[in-house]
Amino acid sequence: MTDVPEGTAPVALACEGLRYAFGETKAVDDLELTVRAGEVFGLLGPNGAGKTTAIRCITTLLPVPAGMVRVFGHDAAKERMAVRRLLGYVPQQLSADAGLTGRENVELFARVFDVTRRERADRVARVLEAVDLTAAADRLAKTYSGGMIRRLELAQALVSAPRLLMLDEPTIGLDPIARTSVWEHINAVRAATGMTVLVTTHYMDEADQYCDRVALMHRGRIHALGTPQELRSELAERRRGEGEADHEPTLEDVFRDVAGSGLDEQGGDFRDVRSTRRTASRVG
Ligand SMILES: Nc1ncnc2c1ncn2[C@@H]1O[C@H](COP(=O)(O)OP(=O)(O)OP(=O)(O)O)[C@@H](O)[C@H]1O
Repeated sequence: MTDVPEGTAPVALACEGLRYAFGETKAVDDLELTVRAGEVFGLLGPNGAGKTTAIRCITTLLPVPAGMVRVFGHDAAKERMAVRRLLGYVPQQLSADAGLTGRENVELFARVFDVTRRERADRVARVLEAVDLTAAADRLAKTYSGGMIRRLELAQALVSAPRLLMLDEPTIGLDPIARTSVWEHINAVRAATGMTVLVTTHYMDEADQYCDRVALMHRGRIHALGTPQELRSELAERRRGEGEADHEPTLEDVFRDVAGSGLDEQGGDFRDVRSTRRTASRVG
């Protein structure tokens, strides 16, 4: 968790009135979001809420058809290369090549991101060290466990020294020990570099434990925003007002309160399920 005082840190990411539609489907619908420099920010929401689409707009992989996205003041629609240089992105889908060693995978990203030849070997070695893969660096990635692959992908994203790291479900399909390990490495790098982290996850316990603030997204919009503690306290207070103070609400209760009882039926389609299963099976 960061100690950045509220309101004093510069803005790392601002989305104003961001919209993105796939035909009739409004995937992102008037999204308003501000992430402060140095914080770990969790974007939560049910399947199909629009999280990945928003991330793709922010990373410039999708255009910004309406509204505004700024990364450290740079406009994602007009200054795409400047924005890309500030970002590290670990997508849901596999981004490591099974037929290359861990080191070769990271070197490839270093070349793509124009890390100079002089700096490259040192930078690659440092990020491999930061994710605890030095001993395994010269083994083929196909011999790695699911948790090691995720850490390798983290190293790939870190090699360009991003100021904003975007992680789309970084711990999906991992066992609890591997999940904790991925988070510990994210936090250690964050503490050492001061980078900002935007993460999506379906694991409410992780969001509660590791995110400074979270936004609950539903049907393309933000419906609740605050520290996990604030969101839990607000729901507890409301429940007490309604005479339902049976237990202290968890972040999952807040999530259900926002997304409603139809959580499992609404949002998400074949594409969502396929992508989740594919990701889970390759890391499981
Ligand atoms: N390429 C696409 N073509 C058509 N519809 C899409 C496409 N990508 C996303 N959608 C739709 O846009 C909506 C938002 O999807 P998105 O993947 O952004 O949600 P998400 O919150 O990331 O979900 P998940 O948690 O399952 O990853 C969904 O209704 C989805 O079906």
